[in-house]
Amino acid sequence: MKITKICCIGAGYVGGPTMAVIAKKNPNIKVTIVDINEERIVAWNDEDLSKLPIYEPGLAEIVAETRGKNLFFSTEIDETIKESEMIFISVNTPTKTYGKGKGMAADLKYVELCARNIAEVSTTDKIVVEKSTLPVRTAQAIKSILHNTGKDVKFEILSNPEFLAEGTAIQDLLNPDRVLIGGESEDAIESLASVYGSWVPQERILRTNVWSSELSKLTANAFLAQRISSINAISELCEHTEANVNEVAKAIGMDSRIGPKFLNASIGFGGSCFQKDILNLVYIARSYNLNAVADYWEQVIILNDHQKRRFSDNLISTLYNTVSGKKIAMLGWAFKKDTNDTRESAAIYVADHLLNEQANIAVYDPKVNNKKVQADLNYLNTRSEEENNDLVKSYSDPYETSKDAHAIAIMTEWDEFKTYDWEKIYNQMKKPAFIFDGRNILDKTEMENIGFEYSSIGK
Ligand SMILES: NC(=O)c1ccc[n+]([C@@H]2O[C@H](COP(=O)([O-])OP(=O)(O)OC[C@H]3O[C@@H](n4cnc5c(N)ncnc54)[C@H](O)[C@@H]3O)[C@@H](O)[C@H]2O)c1
Ligand SMILES: O=c1ccn([C@@H]2O[C@H](COP(=O)(O)OP(=O)(O)O[C@H]3O[C@H](CO)[C@@H](O)[C@H](O)[C@H]3O)[C@@H](O)[C@H]2O)c(=O)[nH]1
Repeated sequence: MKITKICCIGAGYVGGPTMAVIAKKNPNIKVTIVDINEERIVAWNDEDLSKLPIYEPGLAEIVAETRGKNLFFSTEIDETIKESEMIFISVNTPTKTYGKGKGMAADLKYVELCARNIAEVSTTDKIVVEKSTLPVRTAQAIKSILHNTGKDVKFEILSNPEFLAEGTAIQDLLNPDRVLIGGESEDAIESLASVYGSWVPQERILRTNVWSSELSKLTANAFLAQRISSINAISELCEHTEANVNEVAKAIGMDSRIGPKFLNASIGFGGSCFQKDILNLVYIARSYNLNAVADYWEQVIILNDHQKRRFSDNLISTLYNTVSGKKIAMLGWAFKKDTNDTRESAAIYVADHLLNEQANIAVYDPKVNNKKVQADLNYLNTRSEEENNDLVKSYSDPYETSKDAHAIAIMTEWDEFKTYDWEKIYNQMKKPAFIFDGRNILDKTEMENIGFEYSSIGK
């Protein structure tokens, strides 16, 4: 099928950047991103590009280049589905918070709604592409909904999981390690392959069956997260043995079978994907009674929770076993640098733990505002909104944030943190002035020479 019009349902962290790049590289295809969230669509259409709902380096430039030409953002979902030959489903698939599989399984209600919506309004044949991360065999459910419309419309379903990482989304999309397309119909697979073929070399476009494609996405995230939990486990051992986790990571990473990437010890991984996708994998394994498999992967999450907890425990015990009434300055709230996304950020859990000990928290993040910080804490339901509001303040200046603080906790590896005048920060803090570097981004000797009591991960 020749593709002239694409619809993407879901204008989020995946839909937005992915479709912007597809539009840039395929000027002859009209790409429309639709969403039920009107506020989000308004923000995507804002003249002022700093107001786009998602911050990603390089994204605003591509939106500026394509928006209004062949890239559109709209709330007209039915009309857009109707006119398009290819429809991407790129909606959220969070962990279920209710019913069977609560806390483990992926909640597929938004995906099902999309499938029903497509089934209801389509009057011509469509290729439906699963872009959201889905449990293996979801395509079966989508197929069943689409094929029972009683209409004379043919649907082909493809799985095309997205591997971009936030903060580097545009680079990842422009130069992907691979594009994965799972499907039954060769025609449909080649239609999608030709969209990517505008800029991705054919040998990097992998064709598989639908189930391998769906499962590969969960597996890739499980392997990536496992590396972080592995190095974080070693970081704790380093702290007891005078080994240095950076040196260990370098030494093992030079083994070409292990490789150097993704071995940064940290306060624990965050983000909307790793935890959700591993829990989902564990749930699927248990549903087939594969308990040894489920236990194996679950340990990645258990270790990650332990890493977040031991960071805040260490902070409290170092501050003479109490943070009650003390000002703790948190630098960074996003789950990693170069994004405004805070979903599952380790900072939220560390803050919550410190708040239970009655700390006063001051937050500075270059891309996250106070409204988001408060919403993240309120979502946990640990204490009242008023209490969170009283105990947690956000600042727009790092020096204000750290003024009179007893300790600084570095939660995100933003590059700008390395360039601060740390002597100035030291001078205005309470003494002894502590730094807990949860990202190992500062130089220990330099900090100690200034006078800080400096501790980091795995050293
Ligand atoms: N965030 C990432 O880095 C990333 C990377 C790869 C894959 N994924 C996967 O991609 C999917 C989307 O993730 P995201 O981070 O973009 O989520 P998101 O929450 O940022 O965006 C999803 C959007 O879908 C919209 N939506 C939900 N139901 C809808 C409906 N019925 N009709 C129209 N719009 C609807 C929501 O309003 C929201 O704006 C998830 O399955 C996720 O696991 C995410
Ligand atoms: O060595 C490392 C690497 C990462 N992290 C942390 O791990 C989390 C996830 O980071 P990253 O994977 O870079 O970002 P995500 O945007 O969550 O991307 C992951 O999740 C996406 C959603 O499924 C996938 O598409 C990507 O391939 C996969 O990398 C963040 O909190 C990082 O700070 C570490 O602690 N140490």
